Amino acid sequence: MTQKTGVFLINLGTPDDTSVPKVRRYLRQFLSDPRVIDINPIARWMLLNLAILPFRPKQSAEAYREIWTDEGSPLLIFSQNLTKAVADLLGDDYMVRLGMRYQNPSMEAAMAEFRAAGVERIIALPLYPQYASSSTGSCLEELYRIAGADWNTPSLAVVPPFYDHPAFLDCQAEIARESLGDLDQYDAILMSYHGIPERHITKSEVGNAGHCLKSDSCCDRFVTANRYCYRAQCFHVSREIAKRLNLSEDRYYVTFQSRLGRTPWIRPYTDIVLEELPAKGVKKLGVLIPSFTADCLETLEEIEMRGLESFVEAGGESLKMVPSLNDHPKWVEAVCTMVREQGVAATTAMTV
Ligand SMILES: C=CC1=C(C)c2cc3[nH]c(cc4nc(cc5[nH]c(cc1n2)c(C)c5CCC(=O)O)C(CCC(=O)O)=C4C)c(C)c3C=C
Ligand SMILES: [Fe+2]
Ligand SMILES: [Fe+2]
Repeated sequence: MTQKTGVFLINLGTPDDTSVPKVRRYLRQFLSDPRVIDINPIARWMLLNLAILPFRPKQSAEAYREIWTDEGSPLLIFSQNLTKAVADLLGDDYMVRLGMRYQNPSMEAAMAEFRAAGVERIIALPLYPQYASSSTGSCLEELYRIAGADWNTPSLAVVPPFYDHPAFLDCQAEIARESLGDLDQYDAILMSYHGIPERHITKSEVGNAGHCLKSDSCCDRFVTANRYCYRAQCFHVSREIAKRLNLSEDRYYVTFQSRLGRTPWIRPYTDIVLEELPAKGVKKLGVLIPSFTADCLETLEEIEMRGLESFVEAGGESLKMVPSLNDHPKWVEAVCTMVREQGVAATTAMTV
């Protein structure tokens, strides 16, 4: 009997519903992760229980209600649709499952299904283009923990962050072209990425070379020290998308959104730039968000609703947001390509 290969798509996760208790449960699990709030455990417990959880769940639940659909959270629905489409395209040799790092469907449940089906080789694909310890790192830590606890430990192959994979970059550019139409009708294009604290960038530096965030140009090209640098990977994606869209450097901006707390996060900040652009003559803006593979709270509410509002208040006229990759057929194909490549690499590694 031929064994199926497991394909494990992993995403961040979302609350089960928009009630304050469910949003609180989600935020508690998410923000208790030491890779997300990387301070000493006692300080994290105090921050979470005294400053964040008494207030934020109510505010976040209201935001979630703005984007929730009849079927549920957009992040979950798009991730489930992608999983189904990838399963259809890969065919019977593969068993494809979705697992969320926080809440449901949990990574544990998906791994239990692989176990029950006797799947002994799993290709995991964290659905984040760029590496951050708080996203990819956290998913992989959880994956290795679950797999390592099995009596019959499965073989794992991992698709690495795909910020430089042509299938991902071509797909981003094509969806942008489809959605924005003629780029000449925009005064500028903004590429906004989820931010992370600056400290996370310096902690990711390879070999303590004193490179990261030490100069304005530290993220402009790759050297050994910044191989894991989330910000450098975001700039790389932006340059590659711009190349594919024939956008010159003076026609696009790269910014970072969704910051939390008072410590410095990587700059420039999306909300500040959105308020500054109209004064620079940018009235019609196209926006891409290439750190998310599925639309979610941070694209639909933070950018398409609140971002538009503050841009217009500052004198802007229109903001057109490009949808995330979601379950676009080109993205489904790209995911299958990356999975197949990793499968071949893993098989070769096992036979040498
Ligand atoms: C690109 C991937 C992501 C990274 C890196 C990331 C880091 C990060 N996030 C927070 C805090 C919050 N993020 C929240 C929502 C959220 N974050 C991502 C992705 C990344 N986060 C997604 C896809 C979503 C949306 C989830 C959805 O249900 O739609 C939230 C929750 C919402 C809110 O209350 O604002 C928080 C909080 C930190 C602190 C962090 C890195 C340190
Ligand atoms: Fe986040
Ligand atoms: Fe960097």
